Amino acid sequence: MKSGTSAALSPPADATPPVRHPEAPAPGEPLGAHYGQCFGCGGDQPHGLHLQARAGEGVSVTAEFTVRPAHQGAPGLAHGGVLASALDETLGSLNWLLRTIAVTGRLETDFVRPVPVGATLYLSAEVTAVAGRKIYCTATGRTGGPDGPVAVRADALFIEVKVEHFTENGRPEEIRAALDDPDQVRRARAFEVNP
Ligand SMILES: CCCCC/C=C\C/C=C\C/C=C\C/C=C\CCCC(=O)SCCNC(=O)CCNC(=O)[C@H](O)C(C)(C)COP(=O)(O)OP(=O)(O)OC[C@H]1O[C@@H](n2cnc3c(N)ncnc32)[C@H](O)[C@@H]1OP(=O)(O)O
Repeated sequence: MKSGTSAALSPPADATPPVRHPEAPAPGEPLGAHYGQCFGCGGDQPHGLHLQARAGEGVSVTAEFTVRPAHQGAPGLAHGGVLASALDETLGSLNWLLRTIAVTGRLETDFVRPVPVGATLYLSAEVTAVAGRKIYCTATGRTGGPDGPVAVRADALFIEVKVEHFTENGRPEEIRAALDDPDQVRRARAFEVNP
């Protein structure tokens, strides 16, 4: 069964096409990290994937992630959970283009081909539909180049949340540090609708 075939990932009849925010970064522009300590994209996170995403056309992004020895499951091969994280992070970066804060509610992943250590995964993702707080999106990861064979793919449902989702649920130490960091506050504002 292909990913995204479950009813939860089928947009309802009243879903609409996604709308690129007028102030979204231009196609080709790097999106940067949403949080320096993020496992997916953070530059200050030594154990992270250091995934770098760029805005695409419409509500789409591309990203690259190179598999390092720390990401192994089987000898010489990427761990599936790490690959799912790379897909999740790429899908999460679509929020920059909607300027909506949203978290993953559901992520369905197909592992199509093994991905060796040293390989670069060329990721691309797009939002397919929006229904209220629900954001439907899809992603692929290819090896060998942006047009190489698909190694992994995922479909996901992101749910829009308020900033309180983080401030009320995150560990107070990290929340305090984030609120005290002007750069972090600016990045969080970049997600707000009608700031
Ligand atoms: C200055 C300090 C600021 C700090 C913030 C800093 C930066 C902020 C910027 C960006 C950060 C944003 C995100 C992080 C980015 C990237 C990382 C990659 C993405 C992730 O890794 S993120 C982590 C993993 N993620 C979670 O940690 C979520 C845990 N979870 C929950 O927190 C709740 O579960 C929640 C909020 C998801 C929903 O809860 P809720 O109470 O708000 O809403 P509710 O349940 O009513 O759902 C509403 C409608 O969605 C449908 N729905 C919900 N869940 C569904 C599911 N699983 N399957 C199918 N449908 C589902 C319902 O069926 C209903 O549908 P309907 O409206 O039709 O009835």
